[in-house]
Amino acid sequence: MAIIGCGAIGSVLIEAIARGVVKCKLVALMDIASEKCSSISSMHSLEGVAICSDLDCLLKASPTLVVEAASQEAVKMYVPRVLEMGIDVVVLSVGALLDEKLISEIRKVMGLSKARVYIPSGAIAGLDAVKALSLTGIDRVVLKTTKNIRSFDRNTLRKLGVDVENVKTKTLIYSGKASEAVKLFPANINVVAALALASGVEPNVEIYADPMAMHNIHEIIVEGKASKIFIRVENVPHTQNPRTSYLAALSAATLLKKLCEEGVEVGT
Ligand SMILES: NC(=O)C1=CN([C@@H]2O[C@H](COP(=O)(O)OP(=O)(O)OC[C@H]3O[C@@H](n4cnc5c(N)ncnc54)[C@H](OP(=O)(O)O)[C@@H]3O)[C@@H](O)[C@H]2O)C=CC1
Ligand SMILES: O=C([O-])CC(=O)C(=O)O
Repeated sequence: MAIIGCGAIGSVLIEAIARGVVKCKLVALMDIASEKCSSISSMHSLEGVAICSDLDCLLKASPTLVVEAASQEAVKMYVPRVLEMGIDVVVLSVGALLDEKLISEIRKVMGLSKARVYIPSGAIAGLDAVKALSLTGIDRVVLKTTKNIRSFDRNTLRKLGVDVENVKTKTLIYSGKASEAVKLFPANINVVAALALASGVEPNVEIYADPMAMHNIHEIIVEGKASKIFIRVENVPHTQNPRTSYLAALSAATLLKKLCEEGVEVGT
């Protein structure tokens, strides 16, 4: 397998593979700044792993699975081409898949190459139940996300009219539809795209900035014919990138275990 993005999530995956916690064979690492990959690679004494700054280099290493842990831009730039080669992809920057043009291109390519896209639950829980509920129809999906104000891009906050210096308590900074939210906050709210794809319904999103918040909190309400589901996760932020929850990296590592290892599968 190969990983695009040697940041917070990529580092956790590389360490899990290096320690044998995840038994995937790593053949290539890629990042805009490839030195990030080489330093993690030497930290874990990885041998025979190609260090790349472009997709041609990564593909030359012949991975059978590619993990995108970089950005929504990276999904647009690389994922269709990787799938076209018949290589399966794990996507973390799921927000990109709410773009109608991109998702139809990806579906078309997948139809031809038979390669698959895998989306981990990431920083949320309960997608198994949401998927099950979607079989009988879901009426409403809501996601309320709270993060420390430092986790949000200051320019975006200013554009939304948030008086950044004077936010002293938990404040609603955005309310709207998932497809707009993932564009405005590409590094904060990918989870809503996973929720949208699992439910088949476009969620309503509320985003709160809280200067006192110590956790990344996601509260989800899903109302369907068979159940009303309430989910709340309070995630410890990743030390390397506090916008990202540590759980998101653990979820990706768990998906890799399922894809690379044999065993009993629990959960749907
Ligand atoms: N699905 C989910 O539940 C979650 C998804 N995410 C998303 O997962 C992705 C990875 O998260 P995280 O590891 O925290 O992010 P980081 O910013 O810590 O790491 C991403 C790395 O990928 C690099 N990168 C970005 N774009 C490209 C590109 N086009 N080509 C090559 N390298 C690129 C970045 O470089 P540079 O720093 O120079 O931009 C950075 O080194 C993000 O999009 C994040 O929003 C995060 C948390 C939860
Ligand atoms: O990690 C999180 O809590 C959520 C996140 O950044 C995302 O979905 O992009």
